[in-house]
Amino acid sequence: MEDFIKKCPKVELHAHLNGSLSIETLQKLAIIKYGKSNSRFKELCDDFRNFEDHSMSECFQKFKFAHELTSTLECLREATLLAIKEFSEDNVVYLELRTTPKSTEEMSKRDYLENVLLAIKKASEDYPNILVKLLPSIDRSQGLDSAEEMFSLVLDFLEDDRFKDIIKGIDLSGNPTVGNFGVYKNLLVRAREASLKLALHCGEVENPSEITEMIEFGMDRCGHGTFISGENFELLKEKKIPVECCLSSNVVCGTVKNFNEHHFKRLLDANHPVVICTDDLGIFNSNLSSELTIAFNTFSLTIDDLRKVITNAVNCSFAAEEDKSDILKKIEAFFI
Ligand SMILES: CNc1ncnc2c1ncn2[C@@H]1O[C@H](COP(=O)(O)O)[C@@H](O)[C@H]1O
Ligand SMILES: [Zn+2]
Repeated sequence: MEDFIKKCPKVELHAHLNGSLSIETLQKLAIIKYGKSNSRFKELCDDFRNFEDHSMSECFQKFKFAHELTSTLECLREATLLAIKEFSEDNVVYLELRTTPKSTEEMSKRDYLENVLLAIKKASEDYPNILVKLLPSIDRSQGLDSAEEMFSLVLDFLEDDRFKDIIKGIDLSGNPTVGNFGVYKNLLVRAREASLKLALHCGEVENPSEITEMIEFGMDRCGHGTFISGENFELLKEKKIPVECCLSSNVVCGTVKNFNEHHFKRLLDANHPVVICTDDLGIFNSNLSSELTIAFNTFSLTIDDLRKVITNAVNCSFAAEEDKSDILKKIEAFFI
């Protein structure tokens, strides 16, 4: 089955750029940045792979490693290209990447966003089998000023003919135990008015009042949705908000005890639009094929279920209608 899933054309809707850098990619970046790799790098890799207390904070510590290696423009462009290459090698035919623009000694946030967009354009030539879109992220732990700065860059790039078709929406992410949603509402309203879609991390940790506030506000897709229950779950269903489930991410971060208890099955059984995503394949040492294989095996899915989950992903993607129908054709042809 693993082989069948690997060959299947797939759609990835929830992938953070810096979390999607495999160990091999990080190693290549380390060589570009520091010259030859050394034994310290191996230690860092071992550290990176080991999870001791399965907590959200441990997971967030690990991003620092990737961020250090994407702090130059050359490394950032290369990281973006390599991430896309690896998704393409896994037969992902449509990818929505998300990332929070950062400023470093070598670049401004504008440089960051522009260079990620340039790398996505380059990837369309180097890896023509995968169509890539970008959802710039608000990091909820960084506060409103930082989000406003990012949003004004996004508005500028939406006016730029080179990039306007690449940016499809806004992601709200970042450590869910820090910051609060309400602060970003007004900005998100303006994003909607600019025709951007909203993919919001919601209910990754237990916070019922924030979950209610977010679902009432509305979103085009919900990231994780782990702790959405009771009336909030009913409201989610009523509003038919698709949920992006990230199995390994939730189990490794300790928000779901084990794969068997993952809410993915509850959503699938409720016939709710649900998709499987990787979140941070570098951090969780997985890829989309392995996440789908975990879902298939854990929940004894049928081929029809698999087809449904992958088709759901196309339908709730932020792709243009004609791109959606091209992708659906590829998937249909595979399942015949
Ligand atoms: C594990 N669950 C998660 N929950 C919330 N936010 C997450 C996340 N995983 C990743 N991110 C967000 O994505 C950033 C890394 O990619 P970029 O530097 O933006 O490319 C993290 O710093 C965090 O803000
Ligand atoms: Zn995420």
